[in-house]
Amino acid sequence: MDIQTIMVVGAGQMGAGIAQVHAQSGYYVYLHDVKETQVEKGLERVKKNLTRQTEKGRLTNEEKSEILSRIVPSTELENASKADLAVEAIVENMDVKKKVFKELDECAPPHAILATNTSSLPITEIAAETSRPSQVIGMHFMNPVPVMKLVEIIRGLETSDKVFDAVKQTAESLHKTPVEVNDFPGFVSNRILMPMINEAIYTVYEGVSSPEDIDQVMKLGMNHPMGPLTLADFIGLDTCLYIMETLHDGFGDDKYRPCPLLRKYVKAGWIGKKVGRGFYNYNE
Ligand SMILES: CC(=O)CC(=O)SCCNC(=O)CCNC(=O)[C@H](O)C(C)(C)COP(=O)(O)OP(=O)(O)OC[C@H]1O[C@@H](n2cnc3c(N)ncnc32)[C@H](O)[C@@H]1OP(=O)(O)O
Ligand SMILES: NC(=O)C1=CN([C@@H]2O[C@H](COP(=O)(O)OP(=O)(O)OC[C@H]3O[C@@H](n4cnc5c(N)ncnc54)[C@H](OP(=O)(O)O)[C@@H]3O)[C@@H](O)[C@H]2O)C=CC1
Repeated sequence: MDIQTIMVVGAGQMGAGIAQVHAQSGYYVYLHDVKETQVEKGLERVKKNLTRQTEKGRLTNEEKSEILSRIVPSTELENASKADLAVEAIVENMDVKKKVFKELDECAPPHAILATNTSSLPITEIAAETSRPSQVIGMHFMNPVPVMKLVEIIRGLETSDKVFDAVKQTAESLHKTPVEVNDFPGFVSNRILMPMINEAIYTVYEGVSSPEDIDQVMKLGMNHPMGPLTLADFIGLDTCLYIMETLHDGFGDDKYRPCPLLRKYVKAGWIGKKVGRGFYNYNE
């Protein structure tokens, strides 16, 4: 399958990164969000990342301009009519994702693949919203997308081999390493990572230690590049909570219950680095 043009739906931290790596590998990209301001913010994020690369001498200014010229801003989902592949990266909420997939199914050409960057939600359930479940697949990038090598690829019940191969090849063309995993809540990455983060939050909640010291333990003791609370802030505490809820509901096992402190922070709007406040204060 020949994939040349993609649409990234959702221009947040993941969407911007997904758009960047595709444009850097020669794809034409529509970067779509409901609000123009979000698209502009996403484009700014891409520009900032590329500028860092030009400053390090890894990219010429001409190459940077070429990459940016391949990203077209979009606030009309109808632009999906020009895409061979759509990668959805909006909020981690099943109802919102289902609505967008229904609309994408109506706008995208019959041959197009509809992929989701969901962290944890069932691909089969999202696929069932469309008239083309064999062309729906999970394409789970890691944050920060330009740096992290892994892409988890998750088939829904009906995903065809042809679609799987096309998405695998696309991931490889981005210099990423695809790993196929089955459609279970949280897949592999977040089934393992998120309970660890949730447990780190419990250790704050129960007064075992401070966020700074918990992060130090995991960085110096286990060689993690970021402590779990810094990582939670980086991912977004809203996303962490949605993932824990998906694990809890999906497995029906209380070992996945989200920590009350996580709920409290999300209710307070302390959703991490993206708003300047989470376990750490980024405005100080
Ligand atoms: C929730 C989910 O569904 C799944 C997930 O994504 S879970 C999250 C997975 N991600 C992680 O676990 C990240 C853990 N953290 C790390 O690996 C590292 O801290 C890090 C790569 C983010 C930063 O590394 P560092 O050594 O502390 O910082 P730094 O030296 O500034 O950066 C290293 C490189 O990353 C780049 N980088 C850092 N942050 C970046 C960002 N947000 N966007 C783009 N590039 C970034 C830097 O430019 C630098 O690039 P070069 O090596 O090419 O010069
Ligand atoms: N954060 C992470 O580390 C990772 C996240 N993911 C997954 O990627 C997805 C996005 O996460 P992330 O980028 O962090 O989230 P962000 O909150 O940074 O970005 C989501 C973007 O989608 C927009 N959006 C919301 N609803 C719609 C819609 N109906 N149509 C178009 N755009 C919409 C949001 O706009 P607005 O703000 O106005 O609502 C926002 O710009 C989630 O499914 C998440 O689980 C996967 C891997 C890692």
